[in-house]
Amino acid sequence: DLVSEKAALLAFQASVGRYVRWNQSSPTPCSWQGVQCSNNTITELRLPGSYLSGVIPMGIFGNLTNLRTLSLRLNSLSGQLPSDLAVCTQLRNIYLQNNNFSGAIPDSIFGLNNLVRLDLSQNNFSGEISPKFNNLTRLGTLYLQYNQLTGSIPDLSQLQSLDLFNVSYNHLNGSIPSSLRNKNASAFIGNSLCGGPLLACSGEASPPTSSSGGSSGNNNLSGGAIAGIVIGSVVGVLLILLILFFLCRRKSNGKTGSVDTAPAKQGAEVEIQGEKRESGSLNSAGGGGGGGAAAAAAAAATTAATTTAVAASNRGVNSSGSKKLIFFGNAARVFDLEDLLRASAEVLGKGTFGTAYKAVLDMGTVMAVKRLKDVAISEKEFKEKIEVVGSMDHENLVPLRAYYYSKEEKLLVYDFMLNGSLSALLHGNRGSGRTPLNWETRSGIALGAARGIEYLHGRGPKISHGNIKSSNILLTKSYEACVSDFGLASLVGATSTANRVAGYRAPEVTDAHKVSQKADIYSFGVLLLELLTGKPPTHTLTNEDGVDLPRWVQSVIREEWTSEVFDPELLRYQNVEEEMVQLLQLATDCCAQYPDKRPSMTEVTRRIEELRRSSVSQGQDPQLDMVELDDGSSRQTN
Ligand SMILES: Nc1ncnc2c1ncn2[C@@H]1O[C@H](COP(=O)(O)OP(=O)(O)OP(=O)(O)O)[C@@H](O)[C@H]1O
Repeated sequence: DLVSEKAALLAFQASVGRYVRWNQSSPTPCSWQGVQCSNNTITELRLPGSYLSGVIPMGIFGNLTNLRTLSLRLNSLSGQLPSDLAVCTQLRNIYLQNNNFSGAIPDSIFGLNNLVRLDLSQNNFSGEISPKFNNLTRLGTLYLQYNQLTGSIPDLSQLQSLDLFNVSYNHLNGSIPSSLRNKNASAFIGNSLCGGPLLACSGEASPPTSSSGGSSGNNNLSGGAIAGIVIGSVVGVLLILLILFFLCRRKSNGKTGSVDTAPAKQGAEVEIQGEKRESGSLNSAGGGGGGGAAAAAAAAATTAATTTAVAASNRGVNSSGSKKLIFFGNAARVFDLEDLLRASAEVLGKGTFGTAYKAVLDMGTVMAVKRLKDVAISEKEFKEKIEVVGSMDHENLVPLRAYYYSKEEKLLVYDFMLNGSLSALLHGNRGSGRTPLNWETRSGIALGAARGIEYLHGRGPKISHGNIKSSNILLTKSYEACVSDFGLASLVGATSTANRVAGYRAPEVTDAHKVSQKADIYSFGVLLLELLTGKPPTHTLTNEDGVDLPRWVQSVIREEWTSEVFDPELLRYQNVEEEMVQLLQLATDCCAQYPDKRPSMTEVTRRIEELRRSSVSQGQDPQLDMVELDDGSSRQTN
């Protein structure tokens, strides 16, 4: 009944939903955000991207027995899925993608025989894919990609309605069962699988030749026949080899090389050798010297929004004589340089360190690729430094997945952040119908960015970012802030770093090449002011003399016009003014003229956490409401 359902939701809020605004005193939970009722019972719980974190305890789902849709995607939920999910037998849709759930996919799922859509992708589920999935006979969507699943894929022939299926980027092996062989290769890549849309398994004839040609009768051949076949085959192979040998000799006297894709090496490294590509999409063939990729990329840069290929110099053969895209971390998440070169690309912008592109790979994966300019250090030094950058792993840092190094071309491959930069979010399209950024979102971004920088600073007393600004704070699908461009300052020459935007630079930084943690904190203070005022620090503001943002804020505060400082968009939320003033105080502390007076990043994070906690406990600032569509995607309303 509704009373026990309400109690279950409150227990859920207490354990994993610190930022969920449910008013305990309202008589019914049916009006709560994300909760839907039908016939006086809860049928839907949808809290996508709601900052849920931690482990869901037992006893919650056990009381939500009439749930038909459960969507907790895009959160930070962890631990095992509680087994009392088994009682929610009415469930049609489960969307738990983009969390940190771990452990085996629990057996409790396999009793939910009304399930139509199950999305567990982008978690840390491990163990094998159970053949018990066959119990879910109504299943139309099964998404398990980007987990840690092992073993082989069971035959899922009972799933007659299965339409959307994906198990890519796990640790699966073996042969793709016949019931799934009609799916696309993209459903299976990033594993060690074979058969079906992938390469044939060893020992298995490839599909066209395997057609049931042999007679089912007596297969025994006489010794003479066998000897004849063996001798015939050997002679045939020798003949083919001889022809190939002569062909090769003729070719090597000529000019073209053949396409030769070397097999993957050491798990994560993919090598590509040779000069030529089969795809016509790479328009880099012409032009002497410095590389088609550079030419193509430059063309892309000049034709701004046009789509072209991201191209690395195909003449840029590195010292080991081959081309490598070198991956960090999880070796399974591999695409190769060839895929990257074939990708369609769009220029995102030109920055201090080079040009950034959005690259859409054939398999649909989207990555951000940065072409570095002015790399002023040796290959050895570059590799050492980039390894350090690649080893940084925090939820508030934009992950660097791979890099490519050749003499002419240095590429960095990052996850693509769907919601772009904070700079674009704050300053783009104002007044023309964009959704205003509310307090909850802004303070959440401040906290995420602070945590990312705190992590960097915690890696060593000498490690700093060196280029904190709003275009380097990128936002995920759920508006989580991730810091980008960390570690790049040490790779490029002083001329590049000197071009940095002055608005964020601490007063003591006269040599833009010299970075420090205290200077980062100053820049972060400017970033907080930007969030609070809505004004870009490079802007000449309201004043004609081009005073910088910290000084402008100081002067307004001195005149006791504090509320004039805030972005008018924020003034709609009067009940959080106290917290806004606290954040303003923190921002001005960070912008202290003397480095020693500035707080540490750990203190900054603590103070933002505290002030957010108090605004959340008042439970007043309305969060962006997410309207979830049936396919599990969402759009925002305000
Ligand atoms: N991983 C990414 N995902 C999505 N967009 C990105 C990504 N990396 C960069 N961008 C976008 O590309 C644009 C250019 O980025 P880039 O980092 O090259 O320059 P910048 O941030 O403007 O300057 P700087 O190089 O000084 O940091 C940015 O405005 C950002 O919005």
